Amino acid sequence: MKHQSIYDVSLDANPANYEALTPLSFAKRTAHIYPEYPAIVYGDRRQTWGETYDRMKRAASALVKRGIKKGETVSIIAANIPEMFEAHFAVPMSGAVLNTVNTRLDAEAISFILSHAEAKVIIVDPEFSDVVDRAIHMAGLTDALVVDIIDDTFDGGRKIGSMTYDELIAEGDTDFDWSGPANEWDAISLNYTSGTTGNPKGVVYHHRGAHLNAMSNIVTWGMQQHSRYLWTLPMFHCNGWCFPWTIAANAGVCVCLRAVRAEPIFQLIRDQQVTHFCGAPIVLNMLANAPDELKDFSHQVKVMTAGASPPAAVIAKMEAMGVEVTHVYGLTETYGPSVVCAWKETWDDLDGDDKAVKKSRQGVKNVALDDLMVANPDTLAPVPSDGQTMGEIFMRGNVVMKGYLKNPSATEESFKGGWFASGDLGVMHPDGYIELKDRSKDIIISGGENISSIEVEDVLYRHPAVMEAAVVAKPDEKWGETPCAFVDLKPGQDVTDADIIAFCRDHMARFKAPKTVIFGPLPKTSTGKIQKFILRDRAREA
Ligand SMILES: Nc1ncnc2c1ncn2[C@@H]1O[C@H](COP(=O)(O)OP(=O)(O)OP(=O)(O)O)[C@@H](O)[C@H]1O
Repeated sequence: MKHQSIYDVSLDANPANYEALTPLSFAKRTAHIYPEYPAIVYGDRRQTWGETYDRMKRAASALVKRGIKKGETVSIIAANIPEMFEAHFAVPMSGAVLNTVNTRLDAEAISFILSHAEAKVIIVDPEFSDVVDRAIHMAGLTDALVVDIIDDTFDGGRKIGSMTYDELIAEGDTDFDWSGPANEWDAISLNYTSGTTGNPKGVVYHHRGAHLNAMSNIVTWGMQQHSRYLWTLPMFHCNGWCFPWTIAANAGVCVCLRAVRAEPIFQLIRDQQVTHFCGAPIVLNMLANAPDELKDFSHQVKVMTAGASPPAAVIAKMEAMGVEVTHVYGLTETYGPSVVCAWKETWDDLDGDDKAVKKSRQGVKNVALDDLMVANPDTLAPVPSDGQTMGEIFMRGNVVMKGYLKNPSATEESFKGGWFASGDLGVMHPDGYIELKDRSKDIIISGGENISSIEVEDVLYRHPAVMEAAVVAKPDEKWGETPCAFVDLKPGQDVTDADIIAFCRDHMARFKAPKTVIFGPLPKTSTGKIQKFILRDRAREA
């Protein structure tokens, strides 16, 4: 007979002690307690939490009235404007799944996403009206309800839908009694990967994971209540790393921003007393290299960075500017960052560069992730914690996606022996911190030795004339492969390939130094990542 614990008897979950986790409840709570507090700042527009929650409920109710059913997809293509934030609540409050579409894609890619996601409603920011109109026609989605956002601050665009977002809200009911998911495993959102390494895949998040990662962001960053968060990280990317829901839980302020440029960023940091923002290392690099007169603020600002390895030199420059960097790591498949370089006070006394080197390690699991390991991908045996032996990075826990939409083979392939396989290669340090060395496709094998492209890039970023750099493998008869560096110089700089190679040789093992250097701008993906597959082709031809 099955053993029954004394705790099993009559202690079942009931409505008094169990509620499916969802991040939607954060907006309800914050609006109830702080209705008069600011929720949104955008140009001259100001919205309190009371007004914002009212708009969310009305939009949700209007979607239901329009016949949207639980589990159907509502897509939105928008910059980081207030409606994009509201949609993160309004759409799942209606029971639908929110699909945020990358705004930098072309009509063909958007058409693929809208039809793969079977979008029933498409909400469009005027900046993207032309490309979305073409995509809708390509996809033949003539039955979808297309809703135009009106943004008076944006010059251009046109109406392509049958109603505006505000008209939709006007149809809705302010007393709409929305209910959370019956099951916390229900889908809340659908995010397509950017296809850096292949075709975009539709990553499905559940309410439970979104709730947990949103809360984890607060812990990871030690965010004080009512933080003032600047929207530099696209909300279309992994739902802005779950930050719309984090800001609601934090009763914070969304400082919205359409275009990510240094000037408005520094201006908003100063004028809106921004306390937190997120961005890929490429955004940090842009800010670090901006003219000094823009960097006119004196209060404490924190930035969270992920998406690619932040070169230690970029971290050091940001911190010298008075912006504290938190380095995190993750994938679309893990709700954005789920690993953090948790900081230790004992490292405070290191000098700036050594501190930055510590901070450029990816780190340890965040509070929402159950487990993290670096292991042999064939046997799943963890590698020794020696900071040397390379393995693949695996994660598991509640902040790993449900799977890829309508793609069972890719889903199965990514889940190995109870773990999610990241496709990233790294090492485990003796103190339990992981350090990413490369994507498995990017590692360079020269004369039988592994060379981490990230390590070489890190040295290149320390060269004072270098603005951006990327390193890929170049086929070589003698060595198999050699590192080939692509370098974009700062304006007005004049250095030769021999200078760059000599600099690298002085700062790292000689065999790791690039043998070839090619100057010029670097090709980037729609999420600002350097397209190494294009560089590999160029290296082969060079
Ligand atoms: N802190 C970090 N340091 C180094 N690399 C990082 C960091 N954070 C993220 N990455 C890289 O970004 C990848 C996740 O990116 P994302 O989920 O946005 O997909 P993608 O690369 O843009 O697209 P696709 O999965 O389609 O190739 C990780 O696997 C890792 O290679």
